[in-house]
Amino acid sequence: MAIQDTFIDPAGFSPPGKIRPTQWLVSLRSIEEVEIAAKYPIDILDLKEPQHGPLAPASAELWLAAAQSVASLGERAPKLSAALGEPDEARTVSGDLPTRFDFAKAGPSGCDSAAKLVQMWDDVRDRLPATTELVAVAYADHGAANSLAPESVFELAKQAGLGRCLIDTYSKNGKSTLDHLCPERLSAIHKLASQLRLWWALAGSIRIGDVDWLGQQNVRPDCIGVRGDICTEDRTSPLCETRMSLWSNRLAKN
Ligand SMILES: O=C[C@H](O)COP(=O)(O)O
Repeated sequence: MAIQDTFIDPAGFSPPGKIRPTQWLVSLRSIEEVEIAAKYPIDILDLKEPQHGPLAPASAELWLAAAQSVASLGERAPKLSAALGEPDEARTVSGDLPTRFDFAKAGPSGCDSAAKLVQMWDDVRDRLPATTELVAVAYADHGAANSLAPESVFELAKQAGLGRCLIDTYSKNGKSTLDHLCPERLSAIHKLASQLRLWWALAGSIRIGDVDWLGQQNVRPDCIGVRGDICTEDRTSPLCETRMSLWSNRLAKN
């Protein structure tokens, strides 16, 4: 899958017409997993605790250990991201995030109006380290989360000065983002992100076989986020290195 439009890249905006590969985000829950993941060409290591919810935070101790581990990799260090939980928890824990983290994301559940969502983003941004970029999260099953539809989240993110959005699922019940959002809608969201010059990531029970299908549907996210599909069983089970190699080979072809 090649990105041929003009998008933001991690360092800023790509020049028009530049083709670049889809980035790969992997969610991790322990320092052992961070060390395994460091062997693969992962763009973003995302710390979260899958047992406690879709975007539950890892412990502050793990944040610190991951920051130290990634710093030791020098120039080949991937970016670091942290899930902060849903709004109340995100407001509480965001002040503890080490400055080494490039990105943080807060779940929007319960933010059923533009005012509530923007207020939550403002509160969290006020507490995060100045160098950590807040990523707007939209849930594909937003009705279950009592939050706004992805299109509204993307528009509001742009207005609020956020440059990145991630779509995930609130319910981790086997239904993927692709079950909740039809191809036409995902393609329209891709176009919207392009028009707004937003970097966007697609997550939510995405399987490796979905990568080809997405390209065929003209859905070309800047980044694909995975957890369940690189585990031995469900998303709370250990990492499966065979599956990580499959993903890494598949994304290398993009
Ligand atoms: O941010 C990405 C998520 O952790 C994806 O998790 P999942 O593939 O298990 O839905």
